[in-house]
Amino acid sequence: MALLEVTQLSISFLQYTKGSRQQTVTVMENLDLAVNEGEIVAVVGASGSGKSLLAHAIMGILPANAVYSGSIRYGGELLDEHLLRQYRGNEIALVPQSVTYLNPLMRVGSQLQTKLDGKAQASERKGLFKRLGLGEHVNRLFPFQLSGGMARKVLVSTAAHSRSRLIIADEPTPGMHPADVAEALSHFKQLAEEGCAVLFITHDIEAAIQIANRVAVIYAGAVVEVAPASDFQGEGEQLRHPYSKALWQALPGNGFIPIAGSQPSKSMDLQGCLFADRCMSAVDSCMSKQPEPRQLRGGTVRCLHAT
Ligand SMILES: Nc1ncnc2c1ncn2[C@@H]1O[C@H](COP(=O)(O)OP(=O)(O)OP(=O)(O)O)[C@@H](O)[C@H]1O
Ligand code: NI
Repeated sequence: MALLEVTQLSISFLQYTKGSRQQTVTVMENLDLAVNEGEIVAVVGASGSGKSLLAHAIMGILPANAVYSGSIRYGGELLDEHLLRQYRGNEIALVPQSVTYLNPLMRVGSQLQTKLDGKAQASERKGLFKRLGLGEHVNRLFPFQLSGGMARKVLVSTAAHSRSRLIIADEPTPGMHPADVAEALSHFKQLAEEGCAVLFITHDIEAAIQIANRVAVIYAGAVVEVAPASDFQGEGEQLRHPYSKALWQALPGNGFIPIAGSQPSKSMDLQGCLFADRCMSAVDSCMSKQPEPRQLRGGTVRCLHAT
């Protein structure tokens, strides 16, 4: 059994249009994803594809106008509000995408929570700060005194320090120096080796495949493929979904071939495959129904034609 199991997750937003008329915009539909203990699953996809919403749904911090359905299980138990209150910040930690999640009124040191006692906590924090290239004085600073890169390192330390079994890292490294990025990534790797389950959300496929066991490719609010990280190689011939292949081939080192068109908005109410209008192999049957996820060569794919 996976430590984290997200099944058929759909998220919609209630929005007011003209006057007091309400409309519902669905931004995620029937998303499935699982993360095992000791495993890093990377979630990659374009901006607006729903990566942060997935993280926020798991943490139970979706915006007030969001409605969701589906189930999120942790260790087999339904992760409801009651369980989340118990687990959030200790058993389950989030490295948020925005540094504004740091409490502006608290010194950095006081924001690093841990189950350890004072002395052990201080020595672990010192080790972490050193590893990530943060000076000791940072402990006494307030968030407004940090640069963007420093604030991110503090957020990474917070999660690493929390002794969580599940760590959700939402774009944890932008703004960091390349050497510090490598250090932060290796730290996540180490946490997984110690048995943590890590959900690593990123735009950066190259970073993802460096540390992840499996990579989930998300497109317009749906996981279109889950592949072993080792399938991202060569010209992407091992990959299953046309979008994963296109993402891979769009990288500067792999041909730099842009993907024509843009990610659809769910408000367009598409019936068929979400990628169909950008897909070179799309045929009529792709337009009528969104393909269900199916197992293929040790991964999963949502494409009728994938082989
Ligand atoms: N409060 C909200 N009300 C309405 N729509 C929202 C709200 N929050 C997010 N969305 C929409 O949900 C979609 C997914 O957003 P999300 O932040 O999860 O994307 P993302 O994949 O994390 O993008 P990025 O890579 O830029 O961080 C977007 O189309 C966004 O406009
Ligand atoms: Ni995001």
